[in-house]
Order: sequence, then structure tokens, then C-alpha cells
Amino acid sequence: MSESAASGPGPYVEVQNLSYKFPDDSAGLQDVLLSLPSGSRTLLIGANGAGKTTLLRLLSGKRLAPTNTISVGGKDPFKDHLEGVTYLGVEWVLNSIVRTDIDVPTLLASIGGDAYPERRDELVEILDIDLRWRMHAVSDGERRRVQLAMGLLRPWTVLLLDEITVDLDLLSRSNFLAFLKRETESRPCTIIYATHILDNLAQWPTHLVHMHLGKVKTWGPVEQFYGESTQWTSENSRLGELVLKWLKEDLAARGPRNGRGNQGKTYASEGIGGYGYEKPPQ
Ligand SMILES: Nc1ncnc2c1ncn2[C@@H]1O[C@H](COP(=O)(O)OP(=O)(O)OP(=O)(O)O)[C@@H](O)[C@H]1O
Repeated sequence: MSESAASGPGPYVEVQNLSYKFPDDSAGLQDVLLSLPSGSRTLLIGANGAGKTTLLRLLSGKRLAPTNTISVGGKDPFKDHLEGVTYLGVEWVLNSIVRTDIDVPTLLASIGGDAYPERRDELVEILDIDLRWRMHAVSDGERRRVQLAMGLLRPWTVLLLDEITVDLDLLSRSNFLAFLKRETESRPCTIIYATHILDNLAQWPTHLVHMHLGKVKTWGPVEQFYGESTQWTSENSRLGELVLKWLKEDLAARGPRNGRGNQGKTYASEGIGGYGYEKPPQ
């Protein structure tokens, strides 16, 4: 594993020979290999159950990975304290504080917003947040926008996003994605984003990672994949066509879920080392 600095060239997030089993001994990940440079914006693509969340949780240090399989900025995310890693996923979305009768300025101040006033104000503007909102009386999408401002307030070096934009309207999502792109272009930071929603993303990723049944099938800079997509329709972007093609292939390779057995689970019994320890929510 290389010791790379956040601002330096070369890989910033590295994964080598990563296999993972859940505490119940079932399949997690198998032989995952990745190397993503600082400044990259990676889309994690894969069907439901492909292993995207599992990988993101391991990268964030929320689950214990085997030693020397994951390096984020030269550090082991589980063992070392990762100051600049922000992971926004389902647990974060479900945090009950954002449903209480509290106003937005108090909420943003409670997570250190006053330490980053310019960033706070920029996020409030970009996410079109009304500072008079009270959090028990907002819509799901409005709540999600405040949550995103909270989650992005502290400058991060690695941002791990597990589809958290589902409630955003098209314009809010577009502004949000543009903000993230500007971040990676203006300071040394890296984003890995698992999503099924490809709107506004055609020009966004620098890298793609295609996961299937707990494995990384293929990964690399986005340009290398566009040649693969032979069909072009006006209905989908080139990225959309590529992802659709991948998912169709994955479905065909997996076969029916019930009836002929579940190929997705066969490798669970093939002797992946067990690392079923999970960090409690912090
Ligand atoms: N705690 C767990 N114990 C056992 N199996 C699990 C556990 N969590 C997830 N799985 C299984 O691991 C596989 C991968 O799950 P994961 O959540 O990583 O998929 P995903 O690619 O994020 O899917 P989605 O797109 O639906 O969010 C699934 O088959 C799932 O059922």
C-alpha cells in the first residue's frame, strides 16, 4: 500500500485483495481491487445487492476489513482515526435529530457550522435552504437538503456517498452534484458515490467501478468505458446506456433468483476469511 498525501498524485483510495464475510458467515465481498487517485469522482455502479454499501462501509472504517487490504490516504480506515473521511449513508439519513422541533441555524451551529461560516452560507444557498424552517415541519426533500448541508459542512478529503439524493428535486440534485464537482476541482479531495440515479451525472464521474455479486467486475477512468457502449439512443445518456448494458449482463449472468439456486451466495461457503466485526454507530 502506498503512502500518498491528499494533495499528491497517485492513488488515494487503494483496495487490494479485499474479501469480506458478514457476521452470519454469508457472502460480502470477494477479491476486490481498486486504486482511485486524489481528485477523482467515482461512481459505484451495480444492481441491488451487488455490494456497494458493503464496500463503502468498509472504506469508511465502519466495518473491520482484513489487515492491509484498504488504504485511505495511506491509513487503515478501521484502525487509524480518519479525520477527513465523511460517510453519508442510510444510518446518517435516519438520524432522529433532523426530525425534532429545531431551527436550521441552531442545527447547523450544533455541528460546528460557525467554524465554517463561508462554507455554511454557500451550502445554504446551493441547497436552497430556508433558515426559518423548523425541522419537524419540513418535507422529506427539504429535510434531506438540510441534512446534506450538515454532512458536507466540515471540509472532507474523502466523501463516501451511499445514495442519499433520492428525495432531492432535479434542480437541487443538479446543484448539489455541481457543488461536489467544484470541490474536487478546487481542493484536494476524493468522492466515491454509489447511486442508481444517473440524471445529471453524464459529465460528472472521472472513474467508474462496476460491482456484481460482491466482486468488482471492472473499474477505471470513465473514458475507457464509453467505447464499450455500442448502442446510442436519445432516451439515455451514454453513461445510462453503459450502465443499462452492465446491469442486463449482470442479470443474465446471475440467472433467476429463485428456482435454480442463488449464484450470488455460492461463494459464501468458499472460505473467505471471517471479519464480522462492526463498529457501533458514532
Ligand atoms: N448484515 C448483513 N448480513 C448478511 N448479508 C448482508 C448484510 N448486509 C447486506 N447483506 C447482503 O449483502 C449483499 C450486498 O449488500 P449491499 O447492501 O452491499 O448491496 P448494494 O449494492 O448496496 O445494494 P443496493 O443497491 O440495493 O443498496 C446483499 O445480497 C445483501 O442481502
